Amino acid sequence: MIEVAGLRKTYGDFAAVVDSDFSVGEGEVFGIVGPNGAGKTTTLKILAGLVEPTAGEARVAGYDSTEPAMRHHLGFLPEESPLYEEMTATSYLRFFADLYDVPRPVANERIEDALDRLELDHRDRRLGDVSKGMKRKVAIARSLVNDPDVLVYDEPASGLDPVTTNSVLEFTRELRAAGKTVVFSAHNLYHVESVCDRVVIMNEGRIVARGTVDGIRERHGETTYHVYTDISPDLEAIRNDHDGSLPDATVEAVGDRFRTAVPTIDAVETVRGAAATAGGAVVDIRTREPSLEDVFLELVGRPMPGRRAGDRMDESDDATSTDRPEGRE
Ligand SMILES: Nc1ncnc2c1ncn2[C@@H]1O[C@H](COP(=O)(O)OP(=O)(O)OP(=O)(O)O)[C@@H](O)[C@H]1O
Repeated sequence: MIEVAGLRKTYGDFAAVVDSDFSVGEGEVFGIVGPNGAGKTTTLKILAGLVEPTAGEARVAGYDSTEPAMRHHLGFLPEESPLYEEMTATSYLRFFADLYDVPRPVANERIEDALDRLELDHRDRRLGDVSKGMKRKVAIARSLVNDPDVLVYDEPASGLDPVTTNSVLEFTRELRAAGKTVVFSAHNLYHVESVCDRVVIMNEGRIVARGTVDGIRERHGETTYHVYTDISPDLEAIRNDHDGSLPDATVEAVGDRFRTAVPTIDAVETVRGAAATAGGAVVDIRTREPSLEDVFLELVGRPMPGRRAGDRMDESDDATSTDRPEGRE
């Protein structure tokens, strides 16, 4: 449904998108993730026919994205979507349906259906007086008035509260169930994780990783082993014993135990030996899969927006959901 090949967009000397290639199949939800300035909006605007590529091509529903006929198949949600504040949600959406020459009865049904599915209240309130979340939902409903095959959404859930975010993400799943193709951008991998079939991670105009979220995590992240002991293993002594060859390991006190994080099974055994030598023992071993935050940090070289390096969403002082007992993977 979407084919992007050799896509490039430059502004003077500056390249906003560099040699981008990807394709999105019918009924697929595809995420474009990356930090500020990565080139997400530029890519989406090219798909929507609002920006002309400097090189390469983007095909949407069989049309080159620069062909006006493509727009009949496309619904676009811009990052900022100012609405006509004096109109109500219903009158605003009817107005757009008229622009697309959608017959009134069809438009009314479509609009009601979209607003129901988006759980939009206050349909007859002036848009200037409704919440940010409602405005975003009206803008999403607007993208559907022409019943497009392809939806291109720029940061659909950005700045929304968790309940509204969930409702928007759930709606995206419904669009897929209805056979629509959806491409959306997000700063935040957590937004795409639960919804997207595949994602690309962009950084400085380039795609730096692609695939399913799990696939990306497997390819670009590394498993860490957490070895819990009843004494603190002396890492310096271990390193000296092994010619300094023990890979990076850190020890942290966790309650009355000590957690040594190491990257390999061999290193787990080294820690086990060190604990035994010191008269202690290993009491638990857990594997910790890389979080998406880890992968993002690794690929992009900085934490996801709003997070600080070293913050962990998924790790507390003790075993966590991603911290799995050995042998149960
Ligand atoms: N019209 C323009 N003229 C010059 N530079 C531009 C133009 N549009 C975008 N850029 C630059 O291209 C780069 C990519 O911008 P883009 O908006 O595509 O990034 P983004 O990934 O969507 O970022 P954000 O998450 O902040 O929206 C940025 O450095 C931006 O300043």
